[in-house]
Amino acid sequence: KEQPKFDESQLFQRLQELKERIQEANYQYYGLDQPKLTDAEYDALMQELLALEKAHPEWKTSDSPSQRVGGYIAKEFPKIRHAEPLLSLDNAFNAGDLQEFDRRVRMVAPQAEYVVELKIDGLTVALTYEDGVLVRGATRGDGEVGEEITANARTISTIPLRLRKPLSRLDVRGEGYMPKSSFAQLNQEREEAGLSTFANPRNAAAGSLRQQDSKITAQRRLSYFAYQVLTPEGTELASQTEVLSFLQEQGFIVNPEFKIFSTIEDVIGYCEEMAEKRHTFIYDIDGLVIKVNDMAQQRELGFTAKSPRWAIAYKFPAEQVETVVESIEIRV
Ligand SMILES: NC(=O)c1cc2c(=O)c3cc(F)ccc3oc2nc1N
Repeated sequence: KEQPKFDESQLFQRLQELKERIQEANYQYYGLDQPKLTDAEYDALMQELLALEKAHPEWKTSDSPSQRVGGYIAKEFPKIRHAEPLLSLDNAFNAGDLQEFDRRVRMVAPQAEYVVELKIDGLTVALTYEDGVLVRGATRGDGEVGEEITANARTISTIPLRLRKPLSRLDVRGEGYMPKSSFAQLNQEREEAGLSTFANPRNAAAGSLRQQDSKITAQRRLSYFAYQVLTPEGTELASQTEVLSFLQEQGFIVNPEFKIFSTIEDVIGYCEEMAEKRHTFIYDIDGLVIKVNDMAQQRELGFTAKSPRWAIAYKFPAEQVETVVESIEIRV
């Protein structure tokens, strides 16, 4: 008896459903650490997706979860000019610096409140989406021109390949980083293979993201916290906290430790509290980023040539690492 032939549109429909379910499973698993599917269920969906794309290559799209596994070997990285320059943050090293920052802010925005975010010690990655699909990833470079690392960015499971809404254009900034566990595992593997080890997770993340072979990037278990958008079409966001909610709605992971304060004294208290807690996080942080929350006030404050006047990085004090000085025997 002739097998009933699934008609193409049913198969095509199934393909769309698989892509959505796998993308959602990725978000649950990698982003929220609350997997709803067992590994076996996840693998079955992925196998079905791969089989469907193999049978119908014309249905394979760049936002398909099957495209994450890498396999693109970049010759060298093309240079790419950012839509808007990626500026750097001024640094504050103590309470006095923060009070000075606050004084300058309140000359322009007397009622300012602050959002304080952890300063993830990774590297900035700028992402561009068109019609809701990831089309480009780039490193910061010199702030104006960065390296195009789209294939590598695709391998990071917490970078959505497709937004929840098909916005015609969205530019996102965030920090690519290597969690401490991935870093320890990578260095152990490299040591066993007689390779040089990375000094810290930041260097390991930079090396992994600027890796020519995206298959290797895919094995490095990198992750991404989004923290900024360039004004996306149609959704004027009024504050940094709204930006963070918007990013979460679109499927990005936002670092959950951010807090709002109305006085710099409270900000200073939080900075001191976090300096004590910094080793409890599963990723390296080298300080906090303090931002004026209200977008209109940010625009009033504007920028210097290289930095925003509405944000500052508080850098944790260098830690006194007890160096064991080898006992030196002096023979006289
Ligand atoms: N490493 C970080 O976790 C982090 C970094 C930056 C920036 O570098 C940064 C640079 C700007 F010009 C403006 C805002 C920023 O916000 C930021 N927010 C963060 N959470």
